[in-house]
Amino acid sequence: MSQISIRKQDALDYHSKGRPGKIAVIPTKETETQRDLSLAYSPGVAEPCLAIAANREDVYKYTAKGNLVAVISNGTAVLGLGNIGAEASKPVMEGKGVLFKIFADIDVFDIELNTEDPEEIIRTVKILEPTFGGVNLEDIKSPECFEIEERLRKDLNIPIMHDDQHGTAIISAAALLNALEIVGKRIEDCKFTISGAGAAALSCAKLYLGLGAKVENILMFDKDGLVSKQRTDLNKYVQPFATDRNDIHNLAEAMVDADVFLGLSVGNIVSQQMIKSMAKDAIVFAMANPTPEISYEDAVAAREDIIMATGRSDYPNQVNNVLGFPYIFRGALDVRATEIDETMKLAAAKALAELAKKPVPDIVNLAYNEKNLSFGRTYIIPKPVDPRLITTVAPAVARAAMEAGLAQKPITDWDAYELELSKRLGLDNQLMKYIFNKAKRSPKRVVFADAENLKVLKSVQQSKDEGICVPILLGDKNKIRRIIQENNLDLNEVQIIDTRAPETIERLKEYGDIFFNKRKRKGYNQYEAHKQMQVRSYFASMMVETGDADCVISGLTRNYPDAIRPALQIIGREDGVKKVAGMYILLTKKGPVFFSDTTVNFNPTVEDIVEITELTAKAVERFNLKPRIALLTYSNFGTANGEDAVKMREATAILQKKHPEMIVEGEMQAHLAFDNELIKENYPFSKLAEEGANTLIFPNLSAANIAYNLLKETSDIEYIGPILLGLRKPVHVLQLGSSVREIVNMVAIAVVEAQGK
Ligand SMILES: NC(=O)C1=CN([C@@H]2O[C@H](COP(=O)(O)OP(=O)(O)OC[C@H]3O[C@@H](n4cnc5c(N)ncnc54)[C@H](OP(=O)(O)O)[C@@H]3O)[C@@H](O)[C@H]2O)C=CC1
Ligand SMILES: CC(=O)C(=O)O
Ligand SMILES: [Mg+2]
Repeated sequence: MSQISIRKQDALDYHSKGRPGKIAVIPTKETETQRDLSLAYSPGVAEPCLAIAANREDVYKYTAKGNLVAVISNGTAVLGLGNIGAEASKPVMEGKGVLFKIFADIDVFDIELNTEDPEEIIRTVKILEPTFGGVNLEDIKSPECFEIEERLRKDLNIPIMHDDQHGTAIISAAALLNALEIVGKRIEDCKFTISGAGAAALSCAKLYLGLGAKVENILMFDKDGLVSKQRTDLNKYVQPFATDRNDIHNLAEAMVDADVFLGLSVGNIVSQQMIKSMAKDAIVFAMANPTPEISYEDAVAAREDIIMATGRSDYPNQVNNVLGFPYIFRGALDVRATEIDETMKLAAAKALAELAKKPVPDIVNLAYNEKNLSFGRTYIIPKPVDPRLITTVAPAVARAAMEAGLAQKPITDWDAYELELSKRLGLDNQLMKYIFNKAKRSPKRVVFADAENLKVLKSVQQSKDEGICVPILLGDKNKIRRIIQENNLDLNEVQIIDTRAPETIERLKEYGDIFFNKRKRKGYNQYEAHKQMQVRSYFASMMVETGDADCVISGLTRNYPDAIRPALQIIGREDGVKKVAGMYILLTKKGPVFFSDTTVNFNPTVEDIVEITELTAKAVERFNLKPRIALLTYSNFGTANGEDAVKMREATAILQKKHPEMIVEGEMQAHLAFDNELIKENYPFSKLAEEGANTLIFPNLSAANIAYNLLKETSDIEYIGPILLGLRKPVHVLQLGSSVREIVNMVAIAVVEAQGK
């Protein structure tokens, strides 16, 4: 189980750093020239305006409407925090925008309305209809939310859904059906105790009735206690759930012998005793956010036969509407559905329930630090990071909309639709997800050679929070402790080693002896060898060499060749490797691109290029990717005969002969390497004709260094590196100016490498 502790200050900093908030608007068309601007705005913009005026449907053709959802709240029932106002709900609504985008590539404007008057909300949303392809109502309290949604559904011609009602009902129904299957109970026979009688609880209860639950088997509670026929304060939405039982006076009594507990109210209102009093194989969904009705730990400690779920991401069985809304809207928008009806919701629930029974992809196991997630008590519903959700749930919803006659733009080619959906997820951040997840699975001891630096210590904090490493800090203890304290870092438990302190003398002597043995005929006398060990980068490498640590992060430096000397002298190269090399990963929208050699060899020979390519290919494979390699220069397959052109041509020939299975091509220009259509047309024999390159080998250090620096400085592509290739054990030297995020990325890379050693 992965547990990430979130500190209050971290959450505040996350939202305030850089550009405040979590979202921005990005233009999707070119806007560079005077002509571009004349097209984007006046006079060119008049043309699509006139086209839409003549045919209103063309708004989908010429504007962003078809992929734009309004997330609308008035802040009256924000998570389980209650009525905290429109402004205070904005972080949640922006967050929802982020989830819509990353899970389903849907754009969102979040809209927070300063009113509690349903009529005002209804009128406002109605007049917003021209802007949006869909509307997600969020965190609007009951009972007002029911009428607002009902009226808008009737009046609007675009899909609308109050997610706290239906999203929650859909996800929890899927989880419930699976949980019941596991314990072998029929929904018709189950006794339900429900805490909460608001938007989420009522909608869930209604859907369960549709699935076969009996209303006489439901006991529901609101703030004032049991929802019973004796009460006169119940609104028309709650009344159908009022019980005529008069032997129940409180939640504790209602929990006795209940088969299912559903919590959609507030945190910490259920005791372990109550859980113990439930029927055999109790199903407990404590879904209040962020604090559940009973904590996961307390509930599972109360009894072994429980199936326990919460709305949180840090425990098994996250029953949260994030599993639904991105894909429900994706499917609805893609067929231009006029509404989201009951059949579409049921289709989503069924698709989710079925997906949980299928074998779980590795990336999901890795994300949760699990070896073998499989359908069962702690896995009743798919995980939100499951990349199959979009290709499973969205088509199911789209199909249901078509069958219900609600689709204005039916899908005809389902294979093409699935492909389009998986492309939407983007490839740029998948690699880092994979690397972090892999690192988390088996965290390694990372020694930070320059720990007296705030940026490094912040990276240590983040790496520790992510659970990717066990840090060891080298430096002056007092200085490090002071920085930790001044910056409120939670690193007091982390081991600090001061290479100059008396308590390190023994170890220095031991390391000095080893080093002297290695270098006594290579220019070091005994005194110098021992003295050298006080230098932290040497000490750090020796820790890894002796097995006292697994990898080194050192630097921040400009002089790379000097900085890797300790590693070369102490750890040395892998067997059979003559040259080490450095690689950068650029995380582009088309996927990761690997650059090599970017840091070590000034002017490699043909043999060096062959070796650099082999090392790079191995490194790319370690990230579970098939390297598709281009050897770059200014010439394409013999069009020029300068020194570099010939060098890269010869290296390609050697590599192709030596490794017939390797996808390696050259010599070629950089633009050609990415354009497989152009290759296919002009050089159909090439191994890159089917798919362009993802790994670029440069003819010399100047070219490589200039290329990645230009890209770094002129685009906002994230990069990772330099990753040192060819050493027996992982040592990485940071570049001057590396950010905290870049350092943390390097830590993850180092840990993954150490796992393979
Ligand atoms: N996991 C998930 O995906 C989701 C979780 N939720 C969670 O569900 C909860 C409710 O949300 P929502 O339905 O939108 O909000 P509402 O404001 O519509 O409903 C809240 C309900 O909880 C009741 N309640 C409050 N305090 C207590 C208490 N001490 N005992 C019993 N009932 C109580 C309220 O009673 P009264 O009617 O008397 O005021 C009301 O019926 C929140 O914690 C929210 O985070 C919501 C949606 C999705
Ligand atoms: C998840 C959600 O929508 C809520 O807690 O309100
Ligand atoms: Mg909500």
